Amino acid sequence: MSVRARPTSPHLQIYRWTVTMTMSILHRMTGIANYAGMALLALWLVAAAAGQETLTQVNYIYGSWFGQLVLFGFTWSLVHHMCGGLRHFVWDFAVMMEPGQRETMAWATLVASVIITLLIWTLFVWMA
Ligand code: HEM
Repeated sequence: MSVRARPTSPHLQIYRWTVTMTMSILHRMTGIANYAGMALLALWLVAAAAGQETLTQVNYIYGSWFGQLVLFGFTWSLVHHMCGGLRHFVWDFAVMMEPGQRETMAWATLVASVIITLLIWTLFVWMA
């Protein structure tokens, strides 16, 4: 019996990679990262409640270069996810969905998240 070649669906190697795809994936990834970041915040609050000695130890870890890197990433993750949330909020009004507009929104999310994160760290960490 001969086997006919069956039609295949387009997949990731066929689709042209777009910025909207990237933002969609990043939204889920930052959502997951936010869970981990919130655990760090909870740990810090527990340490503060436990007493000065525990808080000093946690502050030492969070204040190290690696801790600062993780906290900077967490800040960006939160901000990026929030910007993504606002993008979805705009879409709830059935606007900015046309080709071109979607890409503009995607780039705006990325650029705004970087600028807001740098602003937060400049004001509350580097200049504080
Ligand atoms: C620590 C805070 C947050 C956590 C842990 C979190 C976590 C998540 C996760 C894991 C997802 C992915 C769900 C999925 O793809 O199935 C998600 C989606 C979503 N989040 Fe958050 N999120 C947080 C804050 C926010 C904020 C502040 C906003 C709005 C400003 C927001 C708006 C959204 C929206 C609109 C979606 C759905 C996106 C879609 O339909 O594809 N989130 N969140």
